[in-house]
Amino acid sequence: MAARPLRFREKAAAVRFVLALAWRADRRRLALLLTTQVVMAVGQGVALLALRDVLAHSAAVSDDRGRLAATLTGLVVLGAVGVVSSVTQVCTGVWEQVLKLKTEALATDRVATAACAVELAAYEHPDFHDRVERAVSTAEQHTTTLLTSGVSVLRAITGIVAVTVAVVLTAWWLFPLVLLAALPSVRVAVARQRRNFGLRAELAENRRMRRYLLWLLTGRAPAQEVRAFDLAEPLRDRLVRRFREAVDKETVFVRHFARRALVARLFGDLFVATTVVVLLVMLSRGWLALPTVLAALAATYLLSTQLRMAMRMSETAGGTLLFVADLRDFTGGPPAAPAADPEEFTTLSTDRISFHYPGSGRPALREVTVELRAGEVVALVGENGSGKTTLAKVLTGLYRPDSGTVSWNGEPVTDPARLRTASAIVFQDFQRYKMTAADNIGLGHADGADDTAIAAAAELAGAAAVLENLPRGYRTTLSPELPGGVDLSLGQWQRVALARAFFRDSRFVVLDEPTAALDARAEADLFSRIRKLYPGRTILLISHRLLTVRDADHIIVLHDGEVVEQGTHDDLMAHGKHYAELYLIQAAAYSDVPTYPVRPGRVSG
Ligand SMILES: Nc1ncnc2c1ncn2[C@@H]1O[C@H](COP(=O)(O)OP(=O)(O)OP(=O)(O)O)[C@@H](O)[C@H]1O
Repeated sequence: MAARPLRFREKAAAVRFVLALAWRADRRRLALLLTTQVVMAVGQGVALLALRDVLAHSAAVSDDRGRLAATLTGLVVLGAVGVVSSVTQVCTGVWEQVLKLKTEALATDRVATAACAVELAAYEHPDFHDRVERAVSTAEQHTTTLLTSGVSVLRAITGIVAVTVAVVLTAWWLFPLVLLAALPSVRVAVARQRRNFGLRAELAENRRMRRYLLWLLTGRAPAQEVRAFDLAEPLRDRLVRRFREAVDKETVFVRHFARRALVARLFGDLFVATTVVVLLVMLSRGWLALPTVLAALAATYLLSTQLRMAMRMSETAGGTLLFVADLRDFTGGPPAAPAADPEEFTTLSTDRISFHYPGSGRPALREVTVELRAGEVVALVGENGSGKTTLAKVLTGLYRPDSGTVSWNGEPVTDPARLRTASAIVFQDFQRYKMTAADNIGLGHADGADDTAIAAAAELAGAAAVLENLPRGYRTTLSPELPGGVDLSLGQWQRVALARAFFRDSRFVVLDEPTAALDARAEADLFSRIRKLYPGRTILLISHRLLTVRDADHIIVLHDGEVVEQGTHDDLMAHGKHYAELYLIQAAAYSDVPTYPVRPGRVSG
């Protein structure tokens, strides 16, 4: 977010953005709302002139009956204006409320669309998280605040214009006086707005951390660890400290501007009081007639109230402009391309790709060159942190390499979305959606969920028996936090994640530690049937359990971000280096024969 105040052009663009959103959300109510603001404001000016004329007329009529009739007519006119204004206010209140809700829904949808169109790597930047958080809260609050305060500003401004016309027709010289009375408050409002921009940006990280700490203290997922490790106290301490920091800064800000606003207000009131005294003096000297003085007093009151309201509302609107401009920027990127149909491939390869995570000095992948052929089961092995998951994410289009190319059938891929469409991936830290079992399996499928296909995918993943026996079968919500919801064991969840990958008809399937939580029988079953389960598809299997990947067509060994070996199990065992060492360490654990070390010293490449 820009720390500087916005230029006029940027402010206008932000206002246009909100108006366009509201227009798209509900054009009929927006039009009604804007029109009534203008009509009501004009009505005020008309009522003022009517008041002056009624007073003048009743003063001019000599007999009592005539004076009474004129006064009554005036009162009826004013009463009618009052009734129409009350009814209109109630109606506009309803229109405004509905329009706000619809605009908020549309703005939030824009944020979600924009966030999902951003590449995964953006999530590694703290700035991006700040932007998303700001965009979400702007969509929820500031957009509608700008809309409602903008409507009030419009009403106040048209009111000022209407009353000014009435003033000019009554006592024109009052206008500059009232304007001067408002000037100090305008200056304070502008200064406050500017400082507010800076303060929000300063406190963005603080707010994000507070939300995170609060989630740790109240969320279901962290609840068990917070209790097991007695973390409540230290976490609460941190939360309190963060709050104190925010409250201190906000208090300094509020106090400083309250003082300045008070001085400005007293100055303005003094000016208005002086104007009133001048009017009374003019009346006593006979320079002005009583009706004119009364109308002028009413106009002074109305004008200064309208000016104050315009100022307050434009301060509120102004305070939101920077956020809205930021939101406009966030949602203004090119729309995500519609998902193309998955394409067939014969080879998926990388040529000397390197990748490093933002903020990390060490590359996670270095000059990696691999080739996967259609229909193969390829295993990716290596120690923790060797780059397996990162390589899988590059191959599935979730990350763009810093250098080197990923090729599809030998042709370099420029749009990673093409890779994403063709892939299904079961992550190590897969998602557990707080939705029904059917949704957890079929949600990602463009054609929508087909019950038979969902059941078939669950069957293949070994999840069918568990899911069928849930209270509402596949319609059971998988979250005990929701009514009627239940939880699954970690292994059962993993089967659901596998079913999700089965359901997605992709040519390329990545299974990242797919059996970490499965029991021995389920694991052995998955690996022995993997080719049957994914017929004709290419599978990249990441696993630390080397005994289970020995049947893979091709094994790629990563070490510290580099490919150090590749080949079949037999090739690599014969090579007797990195893979063989890791394999024999594990094999030894299941055997009485001490087979490790293969040879003295460390091997690589
Ligand atoms: N989001 C991230 N930001 C910064 N560095 C990261 C991030 N994710 C991974 N890394 C680093 O990149 C390197 C490769 O990580 P990666 O997750 O690809 O390893 P891995 O081989 O899959 O490990 P494991 O076997 O533990 O799953 C590691 O050094 C890791 O610390």
